[in-house]
Amino acid sequence: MARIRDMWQTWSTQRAGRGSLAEVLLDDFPGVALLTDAYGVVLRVNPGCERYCGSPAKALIGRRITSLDVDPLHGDISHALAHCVARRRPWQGVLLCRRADGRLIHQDAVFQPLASGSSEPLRLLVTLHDVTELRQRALHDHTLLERLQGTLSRLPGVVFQLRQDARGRLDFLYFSDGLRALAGLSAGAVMDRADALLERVQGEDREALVTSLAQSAVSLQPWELEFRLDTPEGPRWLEGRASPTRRGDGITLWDGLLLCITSRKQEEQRTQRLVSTDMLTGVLNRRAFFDAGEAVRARAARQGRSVPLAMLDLDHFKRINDAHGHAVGDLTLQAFATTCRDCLRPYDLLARLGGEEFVVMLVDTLPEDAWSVLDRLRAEVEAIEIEIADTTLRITVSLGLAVLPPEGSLDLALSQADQALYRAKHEGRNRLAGPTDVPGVREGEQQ
Ligand SMILES: Nc1nc2c(ncn2[C@@H]2O[C@H](COP(=O)(O)OP(=O)(O)OP(=O)(O)O)[C@@H](O)[C@H]2O)c(=O)[nH]1
Repeated sequence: MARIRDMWQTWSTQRAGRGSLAEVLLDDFPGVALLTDAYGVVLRVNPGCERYCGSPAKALIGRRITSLDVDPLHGDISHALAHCVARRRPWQGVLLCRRADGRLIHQDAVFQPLASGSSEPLRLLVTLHDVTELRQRALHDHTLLERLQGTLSRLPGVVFQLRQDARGRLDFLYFSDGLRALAGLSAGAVMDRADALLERVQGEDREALVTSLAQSAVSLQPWELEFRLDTPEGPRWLEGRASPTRRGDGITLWDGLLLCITSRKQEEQRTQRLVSTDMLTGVLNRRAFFDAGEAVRARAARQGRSVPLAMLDLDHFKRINDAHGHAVGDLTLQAFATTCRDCLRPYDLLARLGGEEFVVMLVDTLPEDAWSVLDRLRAEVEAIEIEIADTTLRITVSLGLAVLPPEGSLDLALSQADQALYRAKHEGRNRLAGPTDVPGVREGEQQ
């Protein structure tokens, strides 16, 4: 308490003879400060004011402060004065002023009415801070930012920043324009809740997305993924690429780009279909069968399951060609393939290995069930009627069944199926022959 009293005494002694509190504040103020009456006539200025105005203090005393304004009559200083006098409340704003040397500067200004008794006249303490340079820099930054935003909005994709906190929670900090056009979602909605976007990523792709981001966060390797997103306009393929950085506080940030690659994907899929499809019948071709068949074999091997497969060969097909011409032969092959396809489940493999020879791989089917599936197929083929000119053409097929065991090879199983097919042909055609030594698979009675 004694210490505060000492300080007060020291300050009062120093202040003594230096005028009112406002005047002392004015002198001590490190920037530009002026004291005016209620009409804006300058009563006193501080030393900083001379530097700012470029003219001696005495040149300002007695002049109206509005003379500093580029528009002395109707400029902001007039408004500030009127505001302070009418409302007895401070005014703050940026003024455009002219220095004595003619240079224009922007001033961050505060007009503070000084509390006075009813007998004392109103005075205003005006403090000014030159913000010309700051403003120029801000304008420059603003121009740069606008240019950058223009460039970002013209990019063929959406730029984003994604953050993962130390507990693994994801949130988007930034999206450039175009997210709505790309994903049918507003940037605001996704920045509020990252799940709004993640929930739209299709099933298995979502798992891949979460896993790949987690791997990128651990390894700090770039993140890259192609994934499908449900949008109001239907599913779209997006490609995401981003570079991760780790901050000191454990937060991982990705700066990246999302691109729509739907048309590229469709083109790829079309090309893939072309190279994997038999042009005449639309079923898989030989190469695609071996690729897909190998994948089915590997999956079944992991699950310890056997896969039944069969070779199919149209009976006496040469006769059709010879009797009715190659075009009718082609038509017959197409009708046969369509019937087979309709008889099988969508995920069973059906391929044309060449000529009138086909192969079927029954995915997720027990060997003991294969016989009835294939014999039904045989019967459906027998029921095909192909109308040509004034005749109705009928066909039959012979089938050779084999079972690919979990550790077996696809080639070996195919050659066993081929041998069974040979037997079916020799035993009279329009029949199914199969192994006699595999438990659960018995040659059944046919026809
Ligand atoms: N129309 C048509 N015929 C084809 C095509 N590919 C192969 N062929 C014909 O299919 C016939 C197959 O004849 P073969 O191998 O003797 O067999 P098959 O006449 O069916 O006799 P089996 O198999 O013993 O019942 C040949 O005449 C080939 O020219 C094709 O894409 N279109």
